Amino acid sequence: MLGAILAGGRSRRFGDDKLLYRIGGKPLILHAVERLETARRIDEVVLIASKNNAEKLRGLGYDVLVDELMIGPMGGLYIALSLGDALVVAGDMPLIVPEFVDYIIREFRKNGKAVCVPRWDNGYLEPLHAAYSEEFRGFLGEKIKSRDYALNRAIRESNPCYVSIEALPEEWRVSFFNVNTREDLRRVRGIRERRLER
Ligand SMILES: Nc1nc2c(ncn2[C@@H]2O[C@H](COP(=O)(O)OP(=O)(O)OP(=O)(O)O)[C@@H](O)[C@H]2O)c(=O)[nH]1
Ligand SMILES: [Mg+2]
Repeated sequence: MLGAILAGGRSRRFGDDKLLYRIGGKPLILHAVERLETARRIDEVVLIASKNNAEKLRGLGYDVLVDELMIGPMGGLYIALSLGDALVVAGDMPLIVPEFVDYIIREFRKNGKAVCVPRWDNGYLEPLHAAYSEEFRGFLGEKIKSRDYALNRAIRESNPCYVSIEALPEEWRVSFFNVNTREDLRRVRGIRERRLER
């Protein structure tokens, strides 16, 4: 399955393009790329950039598509699905757990739904850590036309398969951790250092 990494955000909370900030000598987004590639069911990775950062991201050596919509994650997803079914994650997720990714893809294949998305017991969804079918793209196209950019609502309306997060290994939850602020970046550096010390 294709792994698509959304990388066209504005990094407003961070200040400037967070995806190129280094953790352990490596740009934040490369942590997401390399972890996603480690999943057995992912056979290639593509980055969904904005016009602003496409050239820099191409310099990392991966395929890049440009999202010109700039309407948020729904637009990035819409572009990604032009390549076919995709497991979609955010570029600011440096702790992705490959086994979890494989689990979601397995559930997606098994259930044959348009979307397979992790859900917390309180109903909260993790749409940037989910599997989507090419067919879902048509539905997104209608949503975009009517300027309804709420991805969670679109997913709920699509009769998705839900992956219950609390029923899965607790160690997998770090997979959702995403860097939004400079404080988050310091936190990941800390987590990595503690792991390396062990
Ligand atoms: N292609 C694409 N990616 C997006 C878009 N909006 C957000 N993303 C990506 O989706 C991921 C999660 O988004 P956020 O955590 O909100 O990141 P952000 O939008 O850069 O940051 P904030 O401006 O602080 O919200 C990040 O990897 C973003 O790069 C978009 O319009 N297009
Ligand atoms: Mg984020």
